Amino acid sequence: MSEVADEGRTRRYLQVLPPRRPSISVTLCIALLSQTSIHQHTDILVLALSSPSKDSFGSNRKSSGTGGGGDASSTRRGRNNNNNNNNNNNNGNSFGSKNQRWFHQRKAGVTVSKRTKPPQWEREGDDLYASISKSQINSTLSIPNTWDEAMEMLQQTMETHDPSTLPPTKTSSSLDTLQEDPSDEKPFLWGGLSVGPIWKSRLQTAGFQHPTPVQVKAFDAILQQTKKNSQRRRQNVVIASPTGSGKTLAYLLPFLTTLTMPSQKKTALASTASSGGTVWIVTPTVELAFQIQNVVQSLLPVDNTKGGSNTPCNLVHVLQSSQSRDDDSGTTTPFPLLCQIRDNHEPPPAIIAGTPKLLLQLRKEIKNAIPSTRRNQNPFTSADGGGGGGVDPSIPKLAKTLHTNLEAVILDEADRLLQTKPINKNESPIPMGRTVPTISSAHDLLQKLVLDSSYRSSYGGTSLQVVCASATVGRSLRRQLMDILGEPSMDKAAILVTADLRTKKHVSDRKASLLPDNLQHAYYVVREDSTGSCDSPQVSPLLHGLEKATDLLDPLPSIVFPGPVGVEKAKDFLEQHGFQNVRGLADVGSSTVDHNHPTTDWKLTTPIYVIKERLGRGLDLCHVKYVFLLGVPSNAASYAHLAGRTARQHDQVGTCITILDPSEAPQLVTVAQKLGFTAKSLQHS
Ligand SMILES: Nc1ncnc2c1ncn2[C@@H]1O[C@H](COP(=O)(O)OP(=O)(O)OP(=O)(O)O)[C@@H](O)[C@H]1O
Repeated sequence: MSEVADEGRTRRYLQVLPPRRPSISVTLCIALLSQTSIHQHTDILVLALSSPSKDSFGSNRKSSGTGGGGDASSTRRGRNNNNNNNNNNNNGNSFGSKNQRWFHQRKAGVTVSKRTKPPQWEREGDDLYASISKSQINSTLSIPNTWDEAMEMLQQTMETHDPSTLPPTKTSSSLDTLQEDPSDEKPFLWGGLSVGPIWKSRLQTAGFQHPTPVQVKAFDAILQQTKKNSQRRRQNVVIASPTGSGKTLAYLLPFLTTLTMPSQKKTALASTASSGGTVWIVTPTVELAFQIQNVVQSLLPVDNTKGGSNTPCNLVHVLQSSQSRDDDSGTTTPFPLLCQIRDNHEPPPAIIAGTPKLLLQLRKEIKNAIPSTRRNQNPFTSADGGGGGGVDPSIPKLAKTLHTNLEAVILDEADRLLQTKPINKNESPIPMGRTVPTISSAHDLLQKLVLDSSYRSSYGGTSLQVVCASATVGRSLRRQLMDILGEPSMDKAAILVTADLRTKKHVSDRKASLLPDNLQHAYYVVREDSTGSCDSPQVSPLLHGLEKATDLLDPLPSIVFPGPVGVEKAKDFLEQHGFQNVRGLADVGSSTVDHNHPTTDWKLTTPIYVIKERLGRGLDLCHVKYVFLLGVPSNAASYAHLAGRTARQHDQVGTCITILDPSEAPQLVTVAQKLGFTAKSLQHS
């Protein structure tokens, strides 16, 4: 409740409706209105039933003439105070009222601060998700009927040096690490970042001599605090940077260094019980979660007392699916994930990583495990069982720790997790007043965690920090966050962090920042007669194209994304054609794989990973030099992520080779134009 001096008398305003909780807010509102003692002395300001944008302005315009309400007084304040300092009688609980005031002031001709325009690159980012259907293809590109026509089209459009589409000479690369920083001499600065001497030494021992530009930018942005509802909290951040530019460390490092700050009296190595479950990392695949765990593990000193480098990482727990399993007592547990964490970590891990579905399950287990006395006081209260009776007391204790400690959620590959789609300019992403037909699990998870955090906080707003990272970021991502977090604008939902050329004015600069500059592109067009005589006609010509393409290249570790062919068929084909080192996703994290094995022959030794496109996001196999795409990906964003599985070390070149049917030539040209790259042919026409 806030008190506002207004025209000589004190009015009390009840601000009861954080925008993200309409249903609960309505209940609360009705309860309050029914208490006449409050009603008589208080003007009830009902704010922001839905996301406050266009609609909330509209509804308040209607009510502005009724007097008494907050809207009318805010309009008065706007007129009386002919400057921008007129927000001080708002306690900040309502984003809606600020928006309304801004709108009315602007309408009344008062000079108000301009809304920041979203950057051009963020708006262009949406276009990368647009499906490359026939309607998207430039009308000058007709579908070729023959191999010769396709080759002619590709050579004319992809190999000629059109200065308007070619990237200019780069002044700096997003992949280059910052070097020769004089501040490096200071023992607590790692390339200018104040990580402290312990972390500086750990980073350098792990081979990270200097931070990459995006790591520098993200560090300060993630740690920076903003004031909201008179509470200080860390701001939400969206990191946009090309594949292989070091986003993983960019979002991890701020948390790692603060989790272990000596000033916070937390131990340097293991998380203390009080920091258990502070950060949740959401990844599209379990493999990616393990990869993140490995990055953290590589930064921690080897504990020789516990079996050397094989010691499990106590800072990060990766959730793995497990059925309700028998615990030590032989009974089935309804808390398999909590048991998994308890059994592997003491104290609880500060970071929990997993897929959205597993994290949703963990949240549910936490909810059910918190003892009923506590649950009676919190929103998790439900009629179903769980908690209390017959459960090992360590489980409710762990659940409570994880429930109260959660401070930040990181979404790696956020656009994929939230299933970002291009914005339809004619309608808002989630139409007002309508329920959303389907949302992704990550969207559901984030919504629920934001809601939980609102209930935990004393002032009703969420204190949860959200960090998103991806190589392809469009405006629709921040609009989704705006909706989930119930913020009134994209800038308030999250700030953008990028360290590359995408902020530049020239379109070719912006395009050049979408892919690493050490990534090369090539194509191989399959001939109509490319099916081998001994193969059955069901074998895709793309597979024959793949085999022929390897004949033209040095044998080097590769990833094949089989597209329409499918993983099993592609693997079978390669194995039947003598390739002896064909691997799958399960081999990615395998310690038995020798990454430095000499590759002298495609068929005998060269490792070839065949991986489904959906699972390829974020994979970091540094030794991979070729990416083979069977068929043209459905949109430019997919191409960028798949091609980006190579060229992940800034000093080493990688090549993405698209094997395509002649009829797909216009699609490849369209992708290349959107991403601003040129490609060369592996064949001679
Ligand atoms: N400061 C650094 N110095 C040297 N190498 C680094 C540094 N930071 C990250 N790397 C290395 O760069 C590679 C790519 O890093 P990372 O996987 O974080 O990229 P990414 O930006 O997340 O890529 P993607 O978008 O494909 O997920 C990794 O092998 C990592 O070890």
